[in-house]
Amino acid sequence: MKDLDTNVLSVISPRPAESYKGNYGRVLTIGGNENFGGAIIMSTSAAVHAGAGLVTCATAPANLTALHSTVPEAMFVDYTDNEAVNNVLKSTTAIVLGPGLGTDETSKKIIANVFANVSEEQYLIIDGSAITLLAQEKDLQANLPQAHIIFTPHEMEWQRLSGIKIAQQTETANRVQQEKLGATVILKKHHTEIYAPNAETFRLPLGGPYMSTGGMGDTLTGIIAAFMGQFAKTNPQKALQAAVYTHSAIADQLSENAYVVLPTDIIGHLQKFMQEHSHENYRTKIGFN
Ligand SMILES: NC(=O)C1=CN([C@@H]2O[C@H](COP(=O)(O)OP(=O)(O)OC[C@H]3O[C@@H](n4cnc5c(N)ncnc54)[C@H](OP(=O)(O)O)[C@@H]3O)[C@@H](O)[C@H]2O)[C@@H](O)CC1
Ligand SMILES: Nc1ncnc2c1ncn2[C@@H]1O[C@H](COP(=O)(O)OP(=O)(O)O)[C@@H](O)[C@H]1O
Ligand SMILES: [Mg+2]
Repeated sequence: MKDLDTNVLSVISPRPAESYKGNYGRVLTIGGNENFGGAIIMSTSAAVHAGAGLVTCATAPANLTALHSTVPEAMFVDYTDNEAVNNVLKSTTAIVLGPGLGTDETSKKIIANVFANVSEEQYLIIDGSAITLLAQEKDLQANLPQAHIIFTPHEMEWQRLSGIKIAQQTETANRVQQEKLGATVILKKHHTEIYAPNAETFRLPLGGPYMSTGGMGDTLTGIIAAFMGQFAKTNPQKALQAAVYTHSAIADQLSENAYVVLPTDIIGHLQKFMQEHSHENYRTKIGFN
């Protein structure tokens, strides 16, 4: 297992002047039932603040006002309206499926619709309730779609999906189950681990208990989607690693002056962090550092 280092942030590059929102990724976030609206709003807001060009949130209509008052940059569709969801899905670069989605029949139908309509070149980030539901629904799990799938389980979600008890989640055991899934697995924990197909395992040497607040993983999903939408064209592995690294690097910085770092604090610092790194990367590129 190899530690990620700050070099992964080199994917955060200055933007070409001749460009528009369509060049920076279209993200669709799907989740947030009547009780867990905050989860999908944090994911959506993180995607917007991490630079995704166009973001749409498919959620329960009850969350519309909260969504728009938190992040008016995002568009809305009713997550039970398959036709509306599929219309957005068609032109989407990265999809987040699951934060706050819940595990009832409605959630199951939403997942089945996404699986039937996602395409091979799209990134599909599966998180939270969608992981728990997949673990229960073997038929859905056995029919994972052709897409770049990235699972983002915490240890209990990984136990449900992989069958490996938390105490037995070793690199070797995790790798076997990740290969069976044929997808990337980001196992979130203290020192998160990244299992990607045909790649060595990476470990995140950052982050700490000041991150242990509900919504922290939901926020990570939006950052991943935005990074895949912007930086994956040249190096998808590195874009993903950079998203995971950025999330905890901001938390570490903020923890110098805060007992707990909230998910929304991280969202609020994404723009500054990314600008600093894009400047630094530009200076390195022109030989100024
Ligand atoms: N503001 C919102 O709308 C929010 C909405 N959210 C949404 O809620 C949905 C459910 O997600 P969830 O993670 O809250 O619950 P679940 O999947 O049942 O897992 C908890 C169980 O696993 C256990 N456990 C063991 N190890 C663990 C570990 N390392 N990390 C975490 N848990 C661990 C744990 O053990 P215990 O705490 O009981 O000791 C407990 O038994 C999901 O869609 C999510 O997006 C949340 O993001 C919060 C903010
Ligand atoms: N003690 C810790 N050390 C490092 N990272 C942590 C710690 N506690 C939580 N985190 C991070 O916070 C996030 C929690 O994700 P998750 O449990 O899915 O949260 P939620 O579903 O509430 O949004 C993960 O990225 C995890 O790595
Ligand atoms: Mg979670």
